[in-house]
Amino acid sequence: MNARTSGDAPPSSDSAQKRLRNLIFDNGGKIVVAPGVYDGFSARIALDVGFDCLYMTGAGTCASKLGQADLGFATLNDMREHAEMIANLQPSVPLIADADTGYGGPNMVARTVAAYHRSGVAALHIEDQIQTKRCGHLGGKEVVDVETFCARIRAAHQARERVGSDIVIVARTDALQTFGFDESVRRLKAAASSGADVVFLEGLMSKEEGRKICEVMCPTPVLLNMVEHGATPTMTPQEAQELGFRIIIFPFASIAPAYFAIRKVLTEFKETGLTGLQPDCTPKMLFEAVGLTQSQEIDAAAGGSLLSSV
Ligand SMILES: C[C@](O)(C(=O)O)[C@H](CC(=O)O)C(=O)O
Repeated sequence: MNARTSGDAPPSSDSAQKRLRNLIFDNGGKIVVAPGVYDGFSARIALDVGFDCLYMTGAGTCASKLGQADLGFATLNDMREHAEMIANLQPSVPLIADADTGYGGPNMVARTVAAYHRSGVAALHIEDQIQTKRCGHLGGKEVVDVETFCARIRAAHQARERVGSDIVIVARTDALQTFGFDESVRRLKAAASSGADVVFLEGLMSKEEGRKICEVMCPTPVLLNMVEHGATPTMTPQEAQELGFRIIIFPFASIAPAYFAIRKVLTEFKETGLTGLQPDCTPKMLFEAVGLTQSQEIDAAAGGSLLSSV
């Protein structure tokens, strides 16, 4: 188990926000790599593997928490609760969390930012889709006008100032599909002027477009959404860094392999009556993955004895 998941002193949520700011703005141009996690289990595994930033996918949250597709089912409460649990498993590791449209008008966006801040989230992204949003890599998307988008971002920025937070505000536009590159740039520039720290062009379609968006938005950092087999060609973090990106998220890095692994075993189980799980897959091994040792240490330190042998 990675030492960082076994109980080192958790700094305040502010320090995760500051750490992320340092990683983005003051790390010699090295790209921040964040694997997508969709629940506590996948987050624990990503922490144990040693990532220094995580991404909470909204699509994965909809799928795992609600059993629904990424079509705007998740409310602020669904998302905030999920983000709080993930962000606090290892508070020193910053969590970038999806915040969809901000869940309403300026007051709701402000509430979202304050709630994410209090929950220990280090960064959130807010987009310009209509409330009944969908995954950015599906067809038929609709976006609000640029003024409404800017009001969302301004409300986010002002809320951050009001609560004294360092949370990183990422402005995402989904306008590329319908309105093209120039309109997307106009929106992201307006969002940056309205207080966004980072911008995100959803569904970009070529590496050239990637290079161009980083150039035209410079010095504002740009995030790359690396949805494999979606609209965007697959890139490694190194390639993305060379194009000028400062953050790369891989939303499906955990949920896609989980889908195939679970389906394979359940199919075998249905056919044979046996799961075929490997012998080292004991209950204890699984609980170790979600902090068994740490819980034993906490219990023992408090004078408990019930967990000394499990
Ligand atoms: C990044 C994203 O918002 C997410 O929820 O992870 C999704 C991913 C997806 O559904 O393909 C998005 O790109 O809209």
